[in-house]
Amino acid sequence: MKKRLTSGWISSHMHRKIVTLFVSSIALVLILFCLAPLEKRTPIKNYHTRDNIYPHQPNREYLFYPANEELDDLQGRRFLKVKNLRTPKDDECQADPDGREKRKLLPNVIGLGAKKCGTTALHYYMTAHPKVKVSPDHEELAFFDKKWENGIDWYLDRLPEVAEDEIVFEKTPKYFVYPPALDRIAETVPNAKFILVICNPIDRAFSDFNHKVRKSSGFRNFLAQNQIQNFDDFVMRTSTRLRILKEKKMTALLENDLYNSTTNNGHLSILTVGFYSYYLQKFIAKFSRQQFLILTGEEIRHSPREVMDKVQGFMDLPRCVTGDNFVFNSTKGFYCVVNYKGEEVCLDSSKGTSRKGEEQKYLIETAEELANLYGPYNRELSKLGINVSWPFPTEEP
Ligand SMILES: Nc1ncnc2c1ncn2[C@@H]1O[C@H](COP(=O)(O)OS(=O)(=O)O)[C@@H](OP(=O)(O)O)[C@H]1O
Repeated sequence: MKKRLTSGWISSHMHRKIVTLFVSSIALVLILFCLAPLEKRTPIKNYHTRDNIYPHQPNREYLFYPANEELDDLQGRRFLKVKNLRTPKDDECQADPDGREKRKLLPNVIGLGAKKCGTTALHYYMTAHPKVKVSPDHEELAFFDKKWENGIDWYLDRLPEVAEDEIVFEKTPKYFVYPPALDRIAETVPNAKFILVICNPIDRAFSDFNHKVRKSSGFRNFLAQNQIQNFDDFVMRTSTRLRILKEKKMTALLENDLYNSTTNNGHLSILTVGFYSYYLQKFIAKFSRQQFLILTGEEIRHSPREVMDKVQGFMDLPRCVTGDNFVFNSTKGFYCVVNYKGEEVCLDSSKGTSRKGEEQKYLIETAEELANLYGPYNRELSKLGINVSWPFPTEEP
């Protein structure tokens, strides 16, 4: 009897506990459900087409109506005619007046790359314009590549607040070559505009090689283990391997194996980033041609005024940055830029290392090998309507 009473008491006590637990969990779920809308969540799809319409929203009506063939010009040559540029009104080129309403916005202009082609110089030239705003310290935010999992609010937190006539610009050179970045950008900011800088792929590879030697102990170990002394050795070991790859294998390499730590192929990107037409074709297929401005590293280095005319025209901004903003620094061997606050900004000593001076820094055989590697990709570039001045064989082999 006692036993039965006890067990009866235990089970009714347990029963009450279970019911209480059940009811409180339901209540908790309901409370969380009611509170959920209070938490601020930024929608990730089609960001610029929802509440974030922007005066400089790309693809709005053009201020000047270019002829159709001009619209097709990926290199922005139409903006070299001053009549196609916007003359600034009154104080449009002054520093931003205080007290204006500002808000966070995802970039409406994205710098895609390519790495080591002068993307940082362009970034500084652009911020000489009072209407172009970037992340603090000009940081590459890498959101669409390695920081994607952090979420869109993480990205917004690191971007500047802007007034209604200002542009948000962010550049991360890996966006151009890291396969998932393209779909992520298309999903998030399908109406963004893109600025791509390409440069002689041989010089680019040389610059990238030296950069990796300076910055990466892993790369230095790789060179030591493989008894690779310099860029010439590196090219002779790797370029011929790449040149014999059939299309399927090359695609597997560019889409997966470069990023797969088990294949240990990461160093090949020193050469493959220069396959510009491969990457550009994928971007152009996802967006419209009018969303792109393609500049060359050579014009960034030698003709900054023309570059900024193209950039300001492309972004439909008043022409605040002119030739007067650029000062050639003969010690550095590069242009420095005077921004709208009157400060002269030169890039630090990590930039302007391999291209300083005109002397050849690698063997002629190395240049020939790389000309063969890049020849087919350069021919594709010209089929896309992009003219460059790099000396490459033009005939099919
Ligand atoms: N105005 C000015 N000042 C300094 N450097 C200039 C400038 N214009 C172009 N360059 C060239 O830019 C090269 C670096 O390219 P990136 O900025 O794209 O490199 S990075 O991808 O951000 O690391 C850098 O390459 P290296 O010469 O190999 O250092 C420069 O040659």
